[in-house]
Amino acid sequence: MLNKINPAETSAWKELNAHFDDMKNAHMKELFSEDSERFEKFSLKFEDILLDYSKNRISEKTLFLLIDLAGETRLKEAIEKVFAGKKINETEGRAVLHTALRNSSNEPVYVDGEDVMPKVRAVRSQMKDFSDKLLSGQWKGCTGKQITDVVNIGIGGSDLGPVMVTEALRPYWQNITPHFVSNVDGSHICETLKKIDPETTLFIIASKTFTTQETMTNAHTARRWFVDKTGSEEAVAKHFAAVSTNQNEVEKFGIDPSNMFVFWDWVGGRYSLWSAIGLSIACTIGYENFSALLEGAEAMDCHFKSQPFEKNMPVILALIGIWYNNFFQAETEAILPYDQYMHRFSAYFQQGNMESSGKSVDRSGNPVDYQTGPIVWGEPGTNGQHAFYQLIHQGTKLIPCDFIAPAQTHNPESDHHSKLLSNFFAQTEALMMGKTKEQVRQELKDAGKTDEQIQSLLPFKVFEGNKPTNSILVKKITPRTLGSLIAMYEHKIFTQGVIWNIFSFDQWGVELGKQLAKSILPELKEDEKINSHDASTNGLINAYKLMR
Ligand SMILES: O=P(O)(O)OC[C@H]1O[C@@](O)(CO)[C@@H](O)[C@@H]1O
Repeated sequence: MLNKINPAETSAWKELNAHFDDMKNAHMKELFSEDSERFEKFSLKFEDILLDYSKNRISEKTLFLLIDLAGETRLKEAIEKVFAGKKINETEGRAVLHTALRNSSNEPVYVDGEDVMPKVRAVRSQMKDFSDKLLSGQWKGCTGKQITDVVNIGIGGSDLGPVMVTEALRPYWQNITPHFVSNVDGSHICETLKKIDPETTLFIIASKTFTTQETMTNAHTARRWFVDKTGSEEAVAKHFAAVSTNQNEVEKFGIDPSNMFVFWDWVGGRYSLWSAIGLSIACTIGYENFSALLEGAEAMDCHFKSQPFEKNMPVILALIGIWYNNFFQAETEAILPYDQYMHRFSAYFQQGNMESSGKSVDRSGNPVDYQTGPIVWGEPGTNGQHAFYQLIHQGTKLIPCDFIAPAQTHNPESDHHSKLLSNFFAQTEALMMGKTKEQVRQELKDAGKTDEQIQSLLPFKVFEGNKPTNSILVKKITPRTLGSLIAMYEHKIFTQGVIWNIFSFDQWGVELGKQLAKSILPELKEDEKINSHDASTNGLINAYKLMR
């Protein structure tokens, strides 16, 4: 469905290779001194979000060639196809329509000739009705008490999105406390069950397939715990809901069909928080705020569809990422939110990026001969400054960083916010400007160091600078702005996948480990030594048997 164009064979790519030789030694300090309009030229505004991409190792020619690359790899056509519901997820034969989940227009969206919007709207109203009843106290548990806690049991895209959004929007929590259980390590569910009262807890089993080993194991543990505590099988209907595409497995688990929220196979797991997978979000912040999250994402969808590439935030971020990944050979990218509430934002986009772009075969089935998805990582600022910024400033790796910060805090009584922002601004300046030998020498002299001391210390205190960053300044992290930010990064991932000529919406790479785990599980229960694997795996399993 999508064109199968090898990006490395485009003329833009070849020109970018030549252009890289001109740019690789250019220092951003010079680029800024040569052009007093650099900030104005290399920044974009979208509603309450400002993207400053001027602290990058790019010139106007760089951008011109990158935009050419987007043109030659038919990005515009790909954008039209994905929004039109074409089955661009070819290896699974599916459309990719998480955008339909936030479509508030009356425009139809067709999948296999059927307008899916009536079903999308029906689930939205089911979610609204359910979350309203829970938050108003109208929904009572088996002993007539109001629900005070919701436990979402899910993993991957059925966990990371709800966790990230409920944490980022903590100031919007109402009278229900969310808990998230994902790991099959029994400690995760056990520690959660210690915190909750079965009579006032609702469990949401969130799983697109409803077959994921971790989720089903935890779901059965929660169900057993609940029935043991309440002595009532019937009460399950009041305390368990399910979110899935797999109605049969939900009914087999014993969840009341009226407490089942469906979504569809054209919603990828790592793009599903906008669907009923977001039920735990709606139950925590209220449906009105969940709806604002959808609206923010939809606004970014319209921006992505309509803006020319040079004014298109997701496209600009995607192209700059390709410039470092494929021409500077940077292997990782950091997302650094200067906002404690956003502490799970980077983790969320680890799955988004690495499960979408961690591919080494192109859309024609041939091994790629260029780099695809980067490793994405990050922690909130300012904590990262005390953990890994040393390497970003003075290490041997080039690590492009996205700095994100809200101008307004939700906690105005704390003047910590201005200190947080001063670091947000200072770090990108320091990374770009660095510190020269002359500056270091003068500083050490002013500190009374002898010439000999200066000479010995100097090499260790110089900062070469020229470390690229994007600065994303948001007026305030609200449901709307968060929705736009998430959609912006989703479309960045889509854009990069189109240009890298890979399939971004399947995830065959997660299957092998699961298959092997299934074959090893029964071996762990036997006492005798095993020799059915390689020497290392045999050795480890047999050693485990002696240790347990
Ligand atoms: O929602 P589910 O079907 O339980 O899948 C959970 C996660 O497992 C995967 O690794 C796919 O198997 C992720 O893509 C997905 O988000």
